[in-house]
Parts: sequence; C-alpha cells; structure tokens
Amino acid sequence: MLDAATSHHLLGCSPETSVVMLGTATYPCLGPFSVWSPSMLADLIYVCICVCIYIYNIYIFFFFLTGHAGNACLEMVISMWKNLLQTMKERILQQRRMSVYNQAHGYEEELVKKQLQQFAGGSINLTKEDSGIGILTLNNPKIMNAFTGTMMLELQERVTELENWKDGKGLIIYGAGNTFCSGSDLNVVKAISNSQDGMNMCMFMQNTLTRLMRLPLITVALVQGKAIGGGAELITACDFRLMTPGSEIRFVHKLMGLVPGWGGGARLVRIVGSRAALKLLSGATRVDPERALHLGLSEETLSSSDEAGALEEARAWLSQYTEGPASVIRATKEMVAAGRELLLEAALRTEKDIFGTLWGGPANLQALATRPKHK
Ligand SMILES: CC[C@H](C(=O)O)C(=O)SCCNC(=O)CCNC(=O)[C@H](O)C(C)(C)COP(=O)(O)OP(=O)(O)OC[C@H]1O[C@@H](n2cnc3c(N)ncnc32)[C@H](O)[C@@H]1OP(=O)(O)O
Repeated sequence: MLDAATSHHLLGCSPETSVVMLGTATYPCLGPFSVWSPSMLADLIYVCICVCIYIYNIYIFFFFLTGHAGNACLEMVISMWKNLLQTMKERILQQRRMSVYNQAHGYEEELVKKQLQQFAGGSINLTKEDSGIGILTLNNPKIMNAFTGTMMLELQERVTELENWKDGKGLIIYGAGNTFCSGSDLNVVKAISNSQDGMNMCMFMQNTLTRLMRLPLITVALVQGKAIGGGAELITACDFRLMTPGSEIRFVHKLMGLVPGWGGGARLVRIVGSRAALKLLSGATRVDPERALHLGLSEETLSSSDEAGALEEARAWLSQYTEGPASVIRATKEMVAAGRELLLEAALRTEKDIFGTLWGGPANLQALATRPKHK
C-alpha cells in the first residue's frame, strides 16, 4: 500500500498538496523545487526564457497594433504566462509523483544517468498504432535482449512518451529475436558490483517500472523464449502476461547471490501470493507456461511460437479489453491501479473522482443515447 505522500500520484489529489508533501520531506523552504533534478530545473529555466521571449513578442505586437499596451493586453499576457507555467509544473510533478524515489531518499538521478550512459548497446523501440495500442520492443538480440545502461535510459524515455500519449489504450511489450529478456547485461552487473552503484541502478529501474505499472494503459508482456532475472521482474510491472509454447520465466537472483531489485519481488507477491512467490524466488524455479497459468502468473498460452504470429495473437487478446473510447479504458485502468495500491478509503475517493471525469461526458451521453440496454 502507498503511504500518504506517494498516494498522491493518482487522480483526485491536487498537485499543490503533493508538492508540499514531497517537498517538505527534505527542504521545506524550497517547496516543490526540492524534488527536481538539476536537468529538470535547467529545462524549466530554458522553457521560461523561451516563454518570456514569446510573450514579449506578443506584447510588442499589441503595442504596435493598438498604439499602447492596455490593461487587457497585459492581463492576457500574464494569464498566458501563468497557464504555461502551471502546465509545465504539473507535467514535471506528475512524473515525480509516479516515481518511488527522489532526492529525499538519497537518489541523485542525474548521477545515475551519467553512469548508465557509459554502458551502451541495444535499444528500446516504441510504435504507437492508430488503434491506441503501443508496441514496445526490447531490442538487443545478440545477448538475449539483456539491458545495457543505455537501454535502461531509453526505457525511461519511452515510458515518459507513453505517459504523454493521451490517445493510448494498451501496450504490448516483447523482445526481439524470439526471446523476451535475460535481465541486466552481465557486463554492467560486473562493472558496478558495489552496493551503492547497485542500489542506484535499482532505484532508477524501480522508478521507471513503477511509472510503467501506473500508466493509464492496459499492459501485456508477451513472453517468448526466456524472461530471466531482471526480465522476469519487468513482466511483473505489466497488468497481464501471455506466454508462447516452450517459453520460460525464471527469477535466477538467488543463483547470483541476490534478490530482485527492480521491484519484481514486491510485485510478484501481489500477483501470485507470498507462498508461491517465496517458492519461485528461493527455488529459482523455472516456470513453464502451464505452471504460470496455474499460478495466475500468465493469462493464456498462445498457439504461435514465431514473433509475428505471437504478436498478432497478443493484439487480438488485448483488443477484448481495449475496445471502446480511450477515456473509459484509461479511467478503468487508473481506477484498478488505485484499488491495487491505495488503502481502501483513498481508493474509494479516487474511484469517485475518476467516475466524475466520465459521468455526463461524451462517452457516457453517447452510450445512453445509443445503447441503453446490454442484452
Ligand atoms: C538483480 C538481478 C539483475 C537485475 O535484476 O538487474 C539481473 O538481471 S542480473 C542478470 C540475470 N541474468 C542472467 O544471469 C542470465 C545469464 N545468461 C544465461 O543464463 C543464459 O545465457 C540464458 C539462460 C539466458 C540463455 O541460455 P542459452 O543457452 O539459450 O543462450 P546463450 O547462453 O548462448 O546466450 C546467448 C548469448 O547471450 C549472452 N547473454 C545472455 N544473457 C546475458 C546477459 N544477461 N548479459 C550479457 N550477455 C548475456 C550469452 O553470453 C551469449 O553470448 P555469447 O557471446 O554467445 O556467449
């Protein structure tokens, strides 16, 4: 369950309240700025300067047009300025609210990013289809789509892109070359084998995967071949998992003298229960499609083993749940995410707020006019 501050990520909580709660944790005097990284502040300052120049131009234009800079013009400029700043502030705070770690937890994102940047290779690709389904590909097939540092950074960028995709309804994540993902690139693991670097990488990935889990999209991991270590952790950040024949999920962490660190342990407990999770983790058990179905870790075993066929089947499976207006699908996911993470009263209040965004809205009015019965 989320604590009070973290619970503000969901709808219905005013950004201002979250600002105060997150901000006061470290530097009360700085308010919201205490949770912003240097690069975000630099971005903000840059945009502010651009906006100032833009507004100045408008002001000059009006001045020449009317011969004087009247009150109405000045008010308009001030109001535009305020709106722009507010929108930017909400966007940045939205990202912060969706994350688990900030500076208050000793997490220095810019430093972590710099370090990850040193381990290059592979890519994370995103295609946004007109149907509202996104396809995210883990692409490093030479090493079974293991995550290099730059892939971790790209995953974060793609998640940001998905957060800003307002027409999106669903997402399928799969690996290139008929296999899902074999976790962290072992070269990275070896190069950063000290506790602090490990925890930094772990906080970075937990933030990204938590934001992935909280996307207002219905997400599916398509498991072909192997989902190993961090790959097994990644699939637990999706709402659903589909497996192809012969595929395997395996939390190998124990064999490496570790436990999951990307949030996969906590999420696995919530998916399969603590007893089954303990067995899978402490036994480093190979989970085949049949066992995954039995545990509730997978929804279905697909019939195709090849990439194109499996992807088509996954699309068809997901379409059962993504048909209809984006506003309703997205609200449904947000409501379930609140139920999954918040204490009951907070979840109920969130449900009321989400309900309020739909009641009397276009999708609701059209349904009342055209489909009053559901036979
Ligand atoms: C906290 C844990 C941490 C995290 O969550 O951040 C991790 O994820 S640590 C990484 C955990 N994963 C592993 O330890 C996987 C290690 N690899 C294997 O056990 C096998 O390669 C396996 C079972 C994934 C696949 O075996 P298979 O026989 O089918 O293929 P190959 O072994 O021949 O692999 C092909 C090729 O890929 C390279 N490879 C595979 N996984 C990784 C990896 N994680 N990092 C770097 N390289 C990887 C493997 O070495 C082969 O390359 P080659 O040049 O042909 O030797």
